Amino acid sequence: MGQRPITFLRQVVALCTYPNLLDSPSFPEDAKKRAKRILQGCGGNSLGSYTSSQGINCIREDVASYIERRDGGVPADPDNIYLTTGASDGISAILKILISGWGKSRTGVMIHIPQYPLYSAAISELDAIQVNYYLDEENCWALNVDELRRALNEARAYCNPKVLCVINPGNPTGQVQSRKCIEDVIHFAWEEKLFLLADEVYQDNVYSEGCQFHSFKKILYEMGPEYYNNVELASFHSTSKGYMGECGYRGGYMEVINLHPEIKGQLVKLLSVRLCPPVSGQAAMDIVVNPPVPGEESYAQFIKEKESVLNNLAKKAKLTEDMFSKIPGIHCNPLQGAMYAFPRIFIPSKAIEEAKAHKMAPDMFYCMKLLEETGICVVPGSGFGQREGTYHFRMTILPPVEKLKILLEKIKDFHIKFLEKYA
Ligand SMILES: Cc1ncc(COP(=O)(O)O)c(C=O)c1O
Repeated sequence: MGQRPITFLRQVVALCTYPNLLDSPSFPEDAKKRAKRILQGCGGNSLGSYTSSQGINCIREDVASYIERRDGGVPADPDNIYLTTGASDGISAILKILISGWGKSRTGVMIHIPQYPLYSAAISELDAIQVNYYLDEENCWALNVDELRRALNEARAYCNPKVLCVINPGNPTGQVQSRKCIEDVIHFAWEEKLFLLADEVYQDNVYSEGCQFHSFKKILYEMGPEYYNNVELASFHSTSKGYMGECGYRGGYMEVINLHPEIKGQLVKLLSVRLCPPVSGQAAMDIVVNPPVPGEESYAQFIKEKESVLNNLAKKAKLTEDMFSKIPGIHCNPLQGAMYAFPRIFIPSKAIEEAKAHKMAPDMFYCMKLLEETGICVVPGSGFGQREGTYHFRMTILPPVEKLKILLEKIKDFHIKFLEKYA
């Protein structure tokens, strides 16, 4: 997608990978200092050995300090931090630990619709029950506690709902939940004794003015001891998104709060089956949580690169939203965060009939036509789930601005012709 990697992150990983470079004058001293510390944390001064299953100690300490800074001083304990192979690995591991029972007592996992398919896939792989609750499209994909309660009450007839998952900022819908929404969700989880899974991999990707990322952990603490001593919470972060976009390193962490010590033991045992997360991914995670600070040699360049990526993403989010709002038969909520647009598309009944004749969901039919006629690949809303009778597609905003403009123009022309053809 043309995004340039963050120099400092690559420098530190390069130094860790090939420590002979520590003598090279081409690398800044602050990168060398980080690399030496990570290498010491590896024990054997090499990225090429296994680490403890929970991850390198000094990196878990850096993650805990990052969380404390992010959350305005709310304490974080390195012992509650687990480094993971991207966020995906942590999400699957926690779900594995939480799922049990048979028949009506089988664990139900609540996930919003539309959802990111990692959740439906993991739930299905673990033979758990997926309990859908719908985000409110008319209200910019907000979470609504009445809808959560409806879903929970209905699900109790056929399973044992124990887990509530929330992705914020959202994939595929790109919304940033308000503080009030998060408080309501935490209160609901506390009342109903649900284990909260907060997928916060897009925490740096907030673009709209008036929107702010609020971590579940911070709000949980601000709601008082009754909540923070009782609500079980796992939250996830990753090197894959944000301004770094380093999804190939497979770095991530999870922080788990209020997990019973015996279950914690089981979690470590489960994680030890995969030995340890990639050590280069752990090093990359360290740079995300421990970047250059004012006064350090690399600070100015780091901030310049970080802001350039984030400002560009904000520009592309606005461009995409503006363009979709001008196309007849397309409605797109504001792109407040994350990396996607999820516009609603009107599909004429003639096209729906033709899709049925081809045994395809109507939005799949639409996306296949778009692919065939323009070469543009977007994902049909049916892949994420959507309210019956509504159709969407998901498109990423990652391409460079000029390319994105061309893609959006092509989608516009295609859509208008599609409406005319099936009118
Ligand atoms: C909401 C969400 N959670 C988790 C992931 C997985 O990220 P990772 O690369 O850290 O495994 C993604 C990837 O797109 C995502 O969008």
